[in-house]
Amino acid sequence: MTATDLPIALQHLQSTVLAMPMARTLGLRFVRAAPGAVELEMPIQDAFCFRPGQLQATALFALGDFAAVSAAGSLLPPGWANATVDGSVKLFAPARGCHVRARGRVVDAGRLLSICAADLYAVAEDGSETPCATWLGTARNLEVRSALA
Ligand SMILES: CC(C)(COP(=O)(O)OP(=O)(O)OC[C@H]1O[C@@H](n2cnc3c(N)ncnc32)[C@H](O)[C@@H]1OP(=O)(O)O)[C@@H](O)C(=O)NCCC(=O)NCCSC(=O)Cc1ccccc1
Repeated sequence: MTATDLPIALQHLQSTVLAMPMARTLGLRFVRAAPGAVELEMPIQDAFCFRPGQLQATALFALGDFAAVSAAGSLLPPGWANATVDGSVKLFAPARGCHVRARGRVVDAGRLLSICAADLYAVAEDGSETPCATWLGTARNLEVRSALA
C-alpha cells in the first residue's frame, strides 16, 4: 500500500511502524489501514522458522502485536502514540505457505489502555487463507513526549 492511498494520520502510523527495525527485519507490509483496522503481511522467511517452512512462535507473536497495536493506534488523536504492555498468542495451526496475513482490530478503545487483537492466517501460493493464530493484548496510550515522537 502506498502512503498516498492513506489519510495523513494513517500515513503517519504506517511510517512510524515501518521505521521500527523489527518491522523491517520481519519484512512487514501494510495491506490495508483504516480507523480501528490494520492488515499486515509478513513473508515466511527461513530465518524465522523452527523447521523448514514453518514459522516459529515468536515471529507470529510479533506480527500479531504489530497488527493489533497498530489498529489501536489508528484510533488515537493527533499527538498520541501507544506501546504494547501485554500480549498473548494462541497458535492453533502450522504457519506455512508464502506469507502470514494479520488482521488487527480493536476490542475496546480506552483513554489510557486499549484492548486489541489480531487474527492471523497462513496464506498459500494460490492465495488461500488458513487461520493459524490469534493475538490478544493491551496497549498503553501515551501523549507523545520526545521519547516517542
Ligand atoms: C510508558 C509505560 C507504557 C507506562 O508507564 P507508566 O508507569 O504508566 O508511566 P510513567 O509516567 O511512570 O513513565 C515511565 C517512563 O515511560 C516513559 N514515558 C511515559 N510517558 C511517556 C510519554 N508520554 N512519552 C514518552 N515517554 C513516556 C518515560 O521514559 C518515563 O520515564 P520518566 O518518568 O519520564 O523518567 C511503561 O509501562 C513502559 O515503558 N512499558 C514498556 C512498554 C514497551 O516498551 N512496549 C514495547 C514497545 S514496542 C510497541 O509497542 C510496538 C508497536 C508500537 C506501535 C504500533 C505497533 C507496534
